[in-house]
Amino acid sequence: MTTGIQDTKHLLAGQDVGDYVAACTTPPGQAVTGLIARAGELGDEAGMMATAAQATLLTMLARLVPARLAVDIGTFTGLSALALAEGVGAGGRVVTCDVSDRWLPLAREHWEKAGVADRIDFRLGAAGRTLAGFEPGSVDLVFVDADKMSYPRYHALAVPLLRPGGLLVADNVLLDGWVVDPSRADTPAQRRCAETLRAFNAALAADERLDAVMLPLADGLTIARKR
Ligand SMILES: C[S@@+](CC[C@H](N)C(=O)[O-])C[C@H]1O[C@@H](n2cnc3c(N)ncnc32)[C@H](O)[C@@H]1O
Repeated sequence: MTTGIQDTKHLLAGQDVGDYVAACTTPPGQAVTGLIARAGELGDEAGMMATAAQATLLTMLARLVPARLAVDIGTFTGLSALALAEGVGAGGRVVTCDVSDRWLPLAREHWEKAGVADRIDFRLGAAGRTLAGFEPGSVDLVFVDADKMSYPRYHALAVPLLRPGGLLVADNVLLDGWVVDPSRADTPAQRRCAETLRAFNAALAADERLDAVMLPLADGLTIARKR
């Protein structure tokens, strides 16, 4: 959404700035850095993982809300679930879901090492089914980091579940910058993803139930607070 107010600050992009941002962010604890190192050995697939700075931010957001129940959409190797579990603290709960349990043993190993495995409830299956299992207003934080084409659906399903003051946090909202001009995407599938995320970003910014801020952190992260 454009407000007509010009933003006069420049966005500094590039790997050197990204590295500097990471260097000036409190590193996550040993459990998270250990998982990042192990999952980093997976090769190309490791690129799906959240970054260390995002993990620090997720833990901080869960503490600030404060969240007792967080829902993590897209488990992969369990990094976001681990960061959220550290944030919800003892007695808190993270429900995390994925259509694959291929990386679950790796995730569990690190959840256990961190002493938070008993706070994390993994559900195998599509996120829509997991989201449908919560009462309206019962969830403190939803982190969306799964199939990009479903982001509009996750928006529709997640907002009613959040209590006032709860957060909807969405990753990859810049999609390599292609959201600015989806026609620049390399493939038709990526173009459709970029168009979908562009529509999702606009819908979040225009959603009167939310206050949303998009941060150019990693591949773009939006934090939206329910009014
Ligand atoms: C980007 S990765 C998640 C990264 C993870 N949040 C982290 O912090 O490292 C996306 C994950 O979403 C999962 N996924 C894809 N479609 C899904 C769906 N419909 N429901 C739930 N998970 C899905 C994929 O299997 C993949 O593991």
